[in-house]
Amino acid sequence: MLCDCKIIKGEDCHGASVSEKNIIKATGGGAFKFADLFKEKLGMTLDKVDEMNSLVAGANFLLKAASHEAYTYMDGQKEYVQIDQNDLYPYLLVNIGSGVSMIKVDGDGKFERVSGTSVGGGTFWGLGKLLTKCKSFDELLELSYSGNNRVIDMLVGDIYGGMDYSKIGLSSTAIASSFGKAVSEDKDLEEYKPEDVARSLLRMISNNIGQIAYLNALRFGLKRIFFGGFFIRGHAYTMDTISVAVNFWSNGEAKAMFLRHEGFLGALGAFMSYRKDGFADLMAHHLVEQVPTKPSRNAGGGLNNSKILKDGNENISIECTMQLSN
Ligand SMILES: Nc1ncnc2c1ncn2[C@@H]1O[C@H](COP(=O)(O)OP(=O)(O)O)[C@@H](O)[C@H]1O
Ligand SMILES: CC(C)(COP(=O)(O)O)[C@@H](O)C(=O)NCCC(=O)O
Repeated sequence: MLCDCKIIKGEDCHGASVSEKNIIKATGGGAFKFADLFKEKLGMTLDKVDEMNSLVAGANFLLKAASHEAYTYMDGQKEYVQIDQNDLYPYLLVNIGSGVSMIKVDGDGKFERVSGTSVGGGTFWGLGKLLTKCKSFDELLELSYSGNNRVIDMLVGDIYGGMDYSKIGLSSTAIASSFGKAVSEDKDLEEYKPEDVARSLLRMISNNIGQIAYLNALRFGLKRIFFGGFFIRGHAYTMDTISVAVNFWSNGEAKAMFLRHEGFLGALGAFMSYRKDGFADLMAHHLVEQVPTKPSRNAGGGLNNSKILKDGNENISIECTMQLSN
């Protein structure tokens, strides 16, 4: 993941030498992998910033500076959660990129990567590409919209003759085994609709991430779980599945929260690291925010000290401009 900002040490654009101009902050594996390529092809030096540090710095900044950053998503309803800055920590940050990192955040620069899973966004895209022949991630995601996972997933009802297994809290419609129906059905891949395959895959991966995230929150007594990373992309079905998983495993005690700028945490955090390099004047210069039109109401359950704003307007925007002053 690369930060697209440019820094000129202590001088304005016109005063800086070419070599100074061509240094950019970069984070993630790409900062290491492509460093030589950037140097060779573009004459640019990548100043590497640790990925976990960047993710946490980006998330902390957004959660503190933008009042309409975090939201819950359930049954097609998006609700903004306004978080009291003094009651932000500790929280669990779940970053779903190619793989998944779960980070317990205790403050600015205070965090520990407590867990992770290799079953993440790359798994959805990789397996999806093989199974459906989709040519792009967006195509696969789009396809999953129209699919029905029950065609391939083995449900509790499929095992229990249409009945719930209520004694252990499982309804007949709960997934007992992702892709499990393919075991007993004498069908080739081509006989399944690609949209059903895409839907089962998305559900399997999102469910799994939601479950592992909740168990880690439980492990450390964390009441808030924020999900970020480019895998989510504000996709309704992904968020709904993660929310259902967190809700199911926590018996309704915890709620998954998503971030509006989910895919840019690392880049933002890397940008903010200029401050540590002696740019004391780097500041959030201005924050322009259009507030959703609907009134706020208090949240219940595990979201104490937070205010929820119902999102009545998908066009609301938060514009953060960071500026360097001389
Ligand atoms: N247009 C896209 N092309 C490829 N992957 C995408 C796209 N949109 C979302 N994704 C998802 O985002 C994941 C990568 O997320 P990202 O946060 O950028 O992680 P990484 O840091 O590993 O690059 C992919 O594995 C895929 O699931
Ligand atoms: C290695 C990574 C930190 C790289 O981050 P990414 O590019 O996937 O966003 C991530 O893929 C990850 O945490 N993988 C899971 C590894 C594991 O805990 O099993």
